[in-house]
Amino acid sequence: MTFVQVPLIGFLHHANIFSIALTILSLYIVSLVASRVYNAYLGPLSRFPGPKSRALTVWPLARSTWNGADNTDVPNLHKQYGKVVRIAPNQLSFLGDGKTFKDIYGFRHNQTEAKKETRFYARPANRAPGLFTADGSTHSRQRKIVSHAFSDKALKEQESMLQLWAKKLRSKLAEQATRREQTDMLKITTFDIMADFTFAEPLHMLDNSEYVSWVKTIFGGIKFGTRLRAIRMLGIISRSALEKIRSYVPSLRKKSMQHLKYITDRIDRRLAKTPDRPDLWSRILEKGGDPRSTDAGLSLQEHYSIASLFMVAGTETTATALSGTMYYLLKNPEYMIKLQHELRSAFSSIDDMHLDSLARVPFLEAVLKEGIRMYPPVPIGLPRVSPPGGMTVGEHFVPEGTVVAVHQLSTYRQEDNFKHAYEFKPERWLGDLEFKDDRLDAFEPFSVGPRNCLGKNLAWHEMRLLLSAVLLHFDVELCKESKDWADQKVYTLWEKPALMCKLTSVKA
Ligand code: HEM
Repeated sequence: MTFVQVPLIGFLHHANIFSIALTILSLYIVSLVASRVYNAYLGPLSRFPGPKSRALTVWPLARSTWNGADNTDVPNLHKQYGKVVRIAPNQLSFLGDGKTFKDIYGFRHNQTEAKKETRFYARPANRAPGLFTADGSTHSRQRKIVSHAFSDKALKEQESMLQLWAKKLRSKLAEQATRREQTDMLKITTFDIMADFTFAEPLHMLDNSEYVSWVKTIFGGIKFGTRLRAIRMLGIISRSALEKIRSYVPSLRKKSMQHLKYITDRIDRRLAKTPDRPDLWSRILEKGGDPRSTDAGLSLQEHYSIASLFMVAGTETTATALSGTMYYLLKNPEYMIKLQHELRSAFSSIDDMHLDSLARVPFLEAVLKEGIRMYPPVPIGLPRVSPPGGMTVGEHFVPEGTVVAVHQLSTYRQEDNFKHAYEFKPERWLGDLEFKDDRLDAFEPFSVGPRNCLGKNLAWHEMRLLLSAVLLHFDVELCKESKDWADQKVYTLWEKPALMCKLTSVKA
């Protein structure tokens, strides 16, 4: 009797637990599906257009992010659905015009600003927030101190240094031109310049004509970080759990430690010396005081985070703008000839190229703006979260907690904003009547408001000088392997291959 009863009771007991678990799971799934469906069809964002698949789940957005397809998928959605698209259950993408940029990113008088969507931004390796990831009063304090390094006066002090780098680039290119070698040197130069400005020591990438492994690691990390973000979007695993997993993978832990050490060693060396000429850090120290003292405006850890940020935000972006502009000039030789003619008539050597005189060459300015419009260094939308009480973006009310962004590439590839949006037409920036209806105020590649690009003016000086120095001294030819160079994927930034060119020296 007992022999038969025990397994039967055990079986019934297990069956009960099993069916209870199944019921709970089914209820959970039903309520999840119901809330998704409600949110997609009746929730506060249901009045915004977009594919229902995206309103129901975040999977399509995660897939597009994982595949590096943000530069094709989001512009296509805007083409189909218009100025605002619901790209995920809780996320809206806007096309920029002067107003939407300001509404999302600008200062909001007597109202709370839309905060950065923190899950989007990678935390610095040492965990101390540095401008990008700092919030509220920490960000204002840091920005007040660091912006001192980017004032007109501070940048003017760097003029001769920038010219030295332009000359170095020129002689390196001249060697390669003599040997008829292919080259991608523009990109490398921006890294050397930033390291020189930040640590008062270059990376010697131009000298050795190659990337140092540290730079390769940083940019390999951006694709990896973008894919981690795609995984996090799904909500299956938390950010801290993913970070924990990362810290257990020895090769990733090693890379992260190497990166931190690279920065900390250089900043420690920089703080221990007084360079013979002021660099960007001189101005930061002047305003923020010695980080080792108790009343310092910036702690030592914050110095490390900010230096690390400079080496990412201030290098690849400028290099991207220069490479893109060069590519579109090479694809549109009539504009290349015109720009070379203007530069060669206005300047006879790099010594003549001063920051203010270069800023007065309208065609140079137009070419660079058009290069950035066609190939914006930050092509995606930088996410913000609608504040308590919600916010108005353009003519739309956006409920609180919604993630909003202006998608840069979609904005610049819109016929409503820019006539012949897919064509390189610098004359649109020079008042040409054919482009009189262009929305030039929709062009904000450096963003706007309290978190806009701090290095904007430095970037402009660098871009004008380096492009002009190359075109003054060389004729440039696009190599066959780079003819479709702009067909690239986007992992937060463009995944750009080398832009291979051949050069011929034209001036002694
Ligand atoms: C063509 C070149 C560049 C472009 C298109 C560009 C674009 C941007 C954009 C769109 C942002 C806003 C990021 C956000 O809201 O999350 C930003 C922020 C920033 N950029 Fe740039 N940038 C460029 C060059 C530079 C350079 C040369 C530096 C020099 C170090 C720099 C330093 C920074 C810093 C420090 C921030 C953070 C500002 C803050 O949060 O207060 N950028 N940049």
